[in-house]
Amino acid sequence: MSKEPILKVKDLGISFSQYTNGLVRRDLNVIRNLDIELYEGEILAVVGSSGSGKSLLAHAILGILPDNACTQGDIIYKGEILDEKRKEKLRGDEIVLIPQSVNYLDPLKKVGKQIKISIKDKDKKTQDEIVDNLFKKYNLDKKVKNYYPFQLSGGMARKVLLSTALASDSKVIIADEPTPGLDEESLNEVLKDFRDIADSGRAILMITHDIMAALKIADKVAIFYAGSTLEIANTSDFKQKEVELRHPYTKALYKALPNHDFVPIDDKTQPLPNELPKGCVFSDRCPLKDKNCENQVPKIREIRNGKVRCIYAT
Ligand SMILES: Nc1ncnc2c1ncn2[C@@H]1O[C@H](COP(=O)(O)OP(=O)(O)OP(=O)(O)O)[C@@H](O)[C@H]1O
Ligand code: NI
Repeated sequence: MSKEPILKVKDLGISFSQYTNGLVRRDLNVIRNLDIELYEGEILAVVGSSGSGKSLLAHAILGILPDNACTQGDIIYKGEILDEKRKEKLRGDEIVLIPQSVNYLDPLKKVGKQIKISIKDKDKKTQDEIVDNLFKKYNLDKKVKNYYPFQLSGGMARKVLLSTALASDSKVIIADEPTPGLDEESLNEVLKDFRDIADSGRAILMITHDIMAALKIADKVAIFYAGSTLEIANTSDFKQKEVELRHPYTKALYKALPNHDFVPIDDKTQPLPNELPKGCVFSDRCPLKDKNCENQVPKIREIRNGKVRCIYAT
C-alpha cells in the first residue's frame, strides 16, 4: 500500500453567508476543522450524528457546495491541492459520489441510461452487460432499466444510485449514507462489494450513521462531531477495549454500541452551528475538560497509530 493518501482533507472549514432581517449579511461558520486521509485499498468510514458535517465534506471534495459557501483549508488529491476547476474535472470521472438523497437522479432520464453515463467503455454490448450484472446482483428486474426515477421505490432508487457508482471505474467512491432502505440481503451485498472494490486498489469514503455496518468492512473510522473531526481510529480499535480509543467522545460512542450495553452518553446534544464554543467543540460534555479546552481549539495529532483532536487524550 502506498504511503501517501490518495485523498486528504486538511483543516476544512465551511461558512455560509446569509442575509438576516434587514438584509444584514452574516457568515455562519458550520464546519470548523474537518480532517480525513483516504488511502488506496482502504475504506474509511465517516460516522457522526446528523448535522456533524458528513455530507458537506463530500460536497466540498466534489466541488458541489452552494454558491454562498466559502471554504478554508485544503483538499488534496494525489498530492495536488484541488481548486474548483480541477474538482469539476475529477467529478464523475476519478471521484464519484453516491448521493445521500435519491433526488439526485435525473427525473427525465430512464434509469438504465443514467447508469450507462458513468461507464467509460462506450461499447453498447459491454455497457448492457455491466448494467445487467449489477441488476442481477441487486435483485432488480431487467424492466427497471426502462423506468423513470418517479417509478422507483426508495430501496430500488438506492440500488440504482449504487449501480451508477459501481459501474464506473473511478479511483475514489464517496458513498453518502448508501444503505438506508435496503433489504438485509442487498445491504450485505453492498458491503461485500465495497470491500471487494477497495481490495482491488480503489478507495472508498463511506459516510454512515450505521457504525455497526461501518465496523464490518471499514479499515478506519473518522468520528465527526459538530463540524470537527475528533478522531481517526482503526476499526480494530473498536474490537478491543475502549482504552484503545483516543477521544472521550469516541469512548462514549463505544459504550453506547449495541454490543456494549447501550450506555447513553448524557442527555445533551452536539452544539448547533450558531452556538459553537470558542474552544473544543466537545468541551461542554467532556469529563477531561479544564480551562485550556474552553479557550482554544485543539489541533489534531497522532497517537497510537491514529489521530485525535484533544489535548488530554493519551
Ligand atoms: N446550505 C447551507 N446553509 C447553511 N447551513 C447549512 C447548509 N448546508 C448544511 N448546513 C448545516 O451544516 C451542518 C452540517 O450539515 P451536513 O448536511 O453536512 O450534516 P450531515 O452530517 O451530513 O447530517 P445527516 O446525517 O443528517 O445527513 C448542519 O448543521 C446543517 O444544518
Ligand atoms: Ni448528510
